[in-house]
Amino acid sequence: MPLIEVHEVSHSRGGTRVLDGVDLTLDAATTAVLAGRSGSGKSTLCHLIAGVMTPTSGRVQVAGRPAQSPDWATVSLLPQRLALEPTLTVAENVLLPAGLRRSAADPAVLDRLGLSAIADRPARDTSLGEQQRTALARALILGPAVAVLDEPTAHQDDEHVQLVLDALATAATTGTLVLVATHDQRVIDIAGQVIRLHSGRVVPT
Ligand SMILES: Nc1ncnc2c1ncn2[C@@H]1O[C@H](COP(=O)(O)OP(=O)(O)OP(=O)(O)O)[C@@H](O)[C@H]1O
Repeated sequence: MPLIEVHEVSHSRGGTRVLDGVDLTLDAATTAVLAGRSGSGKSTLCHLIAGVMTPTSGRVQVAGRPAQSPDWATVSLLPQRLALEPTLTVAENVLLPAGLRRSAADPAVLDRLGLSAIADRPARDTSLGEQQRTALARALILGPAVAVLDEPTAHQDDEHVQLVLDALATAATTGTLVLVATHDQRVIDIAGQVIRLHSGRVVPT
């Protein structure tokens, strides 16, 4: 059973077709990169796979179920705009998916992403890079089948890019399919698979 199955997906936003007949099947726990120019449709495809948007036409399935069934342990999302709860602490934000499911979670990811020292600080009182790593830790906390990460290195310096790359590699080796939308060559260099989008279409390789 494929972990991600995107079948003949087209999607329009504001009357403009931004994805056009996308087919994509990913079936291994690896790091897969979604690359392409700004505006090529990467974030839109991320949102469809994470189930927070429904395609205009076509079908998106994750782990054999419609992507729209919200289950953070099946598919999680690091959105570009992060969507943290600003008054909750860093640790509370990271552990939120576990709390909502009443399931146990291993907080080691806080340490792995350099967040331990600020774990008890409200998210609103942290830097943008720290907030992005908090949202990344939240996406990885349940060890989901699929983690969809939109530009996870966008606000990181070189040292923290390395922490992010290590966290992605750890997630992939522990059974998560990590799908990363990025322009960052350092992420592309560690990818097991690269999918290129151009004007809303997958470029044949
Ligand atoms: N709400 C919207 N209404 C109309 N058009 C939109 C809307 N949101 C996005 N678009 C358009 O959809 C296209 C794809 O956007 P998307 O954010 O998916 O691209 P992207 O590849 O992720 O870009 P970037 O690398 O800059 O984040 C762009 O042309 C964008 O202008």
